[in-house]
Amino acid sequence: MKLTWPPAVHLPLCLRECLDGVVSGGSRSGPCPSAPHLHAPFFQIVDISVPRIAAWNSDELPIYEPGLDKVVKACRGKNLFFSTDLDQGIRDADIIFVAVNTPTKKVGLGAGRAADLTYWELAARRIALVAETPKVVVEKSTVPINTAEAISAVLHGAGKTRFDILSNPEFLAEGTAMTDLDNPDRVLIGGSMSESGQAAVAKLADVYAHWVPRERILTTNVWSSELSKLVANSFLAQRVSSINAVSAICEASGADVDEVARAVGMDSRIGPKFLKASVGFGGSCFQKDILNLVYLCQSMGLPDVAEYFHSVVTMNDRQKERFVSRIIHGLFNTVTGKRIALLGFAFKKDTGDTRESAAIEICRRLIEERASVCIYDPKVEANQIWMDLTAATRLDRTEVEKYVTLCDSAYEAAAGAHALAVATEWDEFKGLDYAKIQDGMVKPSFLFDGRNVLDHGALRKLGYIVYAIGKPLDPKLNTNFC
Ligand SMILES: NC(=O)C1=CN([C@@H]2O[C@H](COP(=O)(O)OP(=O)(O)OC[C@H]3O[C@@H](n4cnc5c(N)ncnc54)[C@H](O)[C@@H]3O)[C@@H](O)[C@H]2O)C=CC1
Ligand SMILES: O=C(O)[C@H]1O[C@H](OP(=O)(O)OP(=O)(O)OC[C@H]2O[C@@H](n3ccc(=O)[nH]c3=O)[C@H](O)[C@@H]2O)[C@H](O)[C@@H](O)[C@@H]1O
Repeated sequence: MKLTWPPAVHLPLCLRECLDGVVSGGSRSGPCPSAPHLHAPFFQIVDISVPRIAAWNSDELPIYEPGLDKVVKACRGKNLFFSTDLDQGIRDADIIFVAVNTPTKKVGLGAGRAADLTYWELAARRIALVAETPKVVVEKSTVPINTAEAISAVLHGAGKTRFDILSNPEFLAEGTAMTDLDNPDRVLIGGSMSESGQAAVAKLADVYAHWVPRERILTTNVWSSELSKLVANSFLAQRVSSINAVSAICEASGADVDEVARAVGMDSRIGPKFLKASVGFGGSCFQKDILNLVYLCQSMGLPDVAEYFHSVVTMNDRQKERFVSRIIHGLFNTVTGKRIALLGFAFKKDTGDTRESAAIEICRRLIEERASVCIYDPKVEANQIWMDLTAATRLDRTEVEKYVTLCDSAYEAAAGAHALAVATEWDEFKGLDYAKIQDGMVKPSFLFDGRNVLDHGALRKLGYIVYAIGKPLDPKLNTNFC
């Protein structure tokens, strides 16, 4: 069997199959190109992006994800292939995973909220044009409810064969993608109740059953599956916004957010995960998917439900602004000309992804205040940072460079700084020599821990004035702001 079209980050789903060397239960196993005598499943990743495919075929993979490198190297050229030949990939496949990007619409109807399904429709039209034999087409991208129906209309309207459309949302998180895929809480498959729809559901379930226990493979109707993905991300983001809202109460009251999270999370009905207060959630999906849900609610005449979910994004925006305000007011109400070392730029640790990273907004605000920002991140590419900051500030690169310097280490970023600000919880920040760093800083030296990952007591003993999210305020910190 040949599976086509998962995007970069979903790749391990298929790879796991390759590693196990399992022949999946597909109706048409294909001969493996490198070993035609083997009727084993093989996986063709096809993408319109020539540079991305070139990177997948090189030693420098286009994304950083712990463990992914090893798996790609073990399987590439054996039963895993990367290509820009979309048509061949479509023709040969039994099951086609479509996992193209579905960003928030920038213009037109629903701009700023609705999902942009342009890439999905283009992919579907290509499949319809090229496919000559029946295909199972799997929605891997996160899409609004009813997308399967629309895609079915496109495929059957323009195509010359039968298509069964399934919803199979992806729940992995970046940074832990490999373990999430190895051991998912559940796999969700939504399909039509027709005979061929149910056969398609069974076919895909058989693929997963090679490594996922059957009781964790959940089948539903298509709409429930599509909606569940948006709801799951909204609930997760809601927990982060809830604990961040609590962090503001803690700072105003003297309570400690980590203590509160622990006490609350020990209630088995609430649970301990996703209760880490932070500078605000980022990533390509939380905000996009909530806004998508908000748009759906508005379109369905449910404005109060829309408003309820939208408050999760509003709270997240406020948390980022609150952090920046703490820096500005802490540094005696001005950061103009002051050097701030920003530790971390990725939206979370163990990824080089910066999409919607809180660091971008923090930098934008600091640039607005004419601070000098020195950024260090162990995995984010310099070009990515320049692209993010020029887009966020709407300044050209030369203007941004007046305020921003990119550094090769935390020590370089911190040299001569008035303040350190931790935006990403990279493990290496816990092991830095903060005494040495402080020696080279302007006094008093400030540290703003946007992730609560450092030992604040030890830092205070070294002489830092420390602000940490949702922790009792340092009496030496200027809090003179509304
Ligand atoms: N990144 C993640 O961790 C997760 C992403 N998702 C969902 O998966 C989808 C993809 O997300 P990412 O991989 O992050 O996006 P991405 O933007 O990194 O990758 C999408 C890929 O699709 C390719 N593409 C676009 N149009 C195409 C077409 N017509 N034919 C062939 N290839 C085409 C692009 O060149 C790009 O390489 C989104 O809907 C997202 O919400 C879901 C769960 C996790
Ligand atoms: O649809 C998606 O793209 C994915 O979105 C999230 O995964 P991801 O965005 O990769 O990473 P998360 O671990 O969820 O973190 C998201 C953001 O929330 C922040 N966060 C998370 C947890 C927490 O307790 N506190 C907190 O601030 C993280 O630092 C990060 O900025 C979901 O966790 C995945 O299940 C989902 O598949």
